[in-house]
Amino acid sequence: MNYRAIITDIEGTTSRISFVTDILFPYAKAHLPAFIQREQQQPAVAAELDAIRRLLGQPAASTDDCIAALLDWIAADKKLTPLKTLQGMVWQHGYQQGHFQGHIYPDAAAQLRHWQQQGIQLYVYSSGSVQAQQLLFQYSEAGDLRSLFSGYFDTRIGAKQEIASYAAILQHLQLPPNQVLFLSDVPAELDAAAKLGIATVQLIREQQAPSQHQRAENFYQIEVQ
Ligand SMILES: CSCCC(=O)C(=O)COP(=O)(O)O
Ligand SMILES: [Mg+2]
Repeated sequence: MNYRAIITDIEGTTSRISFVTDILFPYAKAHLPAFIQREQQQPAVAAELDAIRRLLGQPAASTDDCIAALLDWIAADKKLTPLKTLQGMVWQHGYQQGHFQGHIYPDAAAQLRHWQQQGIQLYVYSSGSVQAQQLLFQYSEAGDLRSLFSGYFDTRIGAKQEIASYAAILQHLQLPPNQVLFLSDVPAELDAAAKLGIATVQLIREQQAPSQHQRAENFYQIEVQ
């Protein structure tokens, strides 16, 4: 149980689900349409609009069609890379203007600091884009926590319920699976990691349904040594 690396999920694990569902998602819903209309010629935004057209199977979809698809996907909490990428761009403004701060449970902030001091490498794996992850930790209620992390993974490496995503992360980490611990509140994500031999702990912060994975109500209950 001497882990060399810990990978953590965000929503429901380091951070309250309602911060994402009640603050971030409504902010994106309110601001994405105008952001896309304004910035659609910007190469980074244009590339995501093309990715949306590919996902829709509609190469000629208008900007309005793409916006309508994005709003549907927000409502359905789809973890699609173009949506997540564009949400991250919009949230940047919200954080920078002080409209909100990233929620992090105090136990998560304290233990992540402690584990880093113990020499454990810390990584984030979230469906939110890497930009969104970095913003949440930069503008967190506990201050700028970005220096805690050695790396960030998002849906570009694969979906969180796919075994192949964890294989690709292990490849990046260059570590055997039994030296890596993955923290998440979602059993299907933990199942995928565990199939490769990665150690798992399920966070039961709120109403999450328990699974066969080892469980913790907060980060203080997680044993790493
Ligand atoms: C990175 S903050 C935004 C969270 C988000 O968009 C999301 O979909 C949460 O997914 P997670 O994999 O962290 O549960
Ligand atoms: Mg989660």
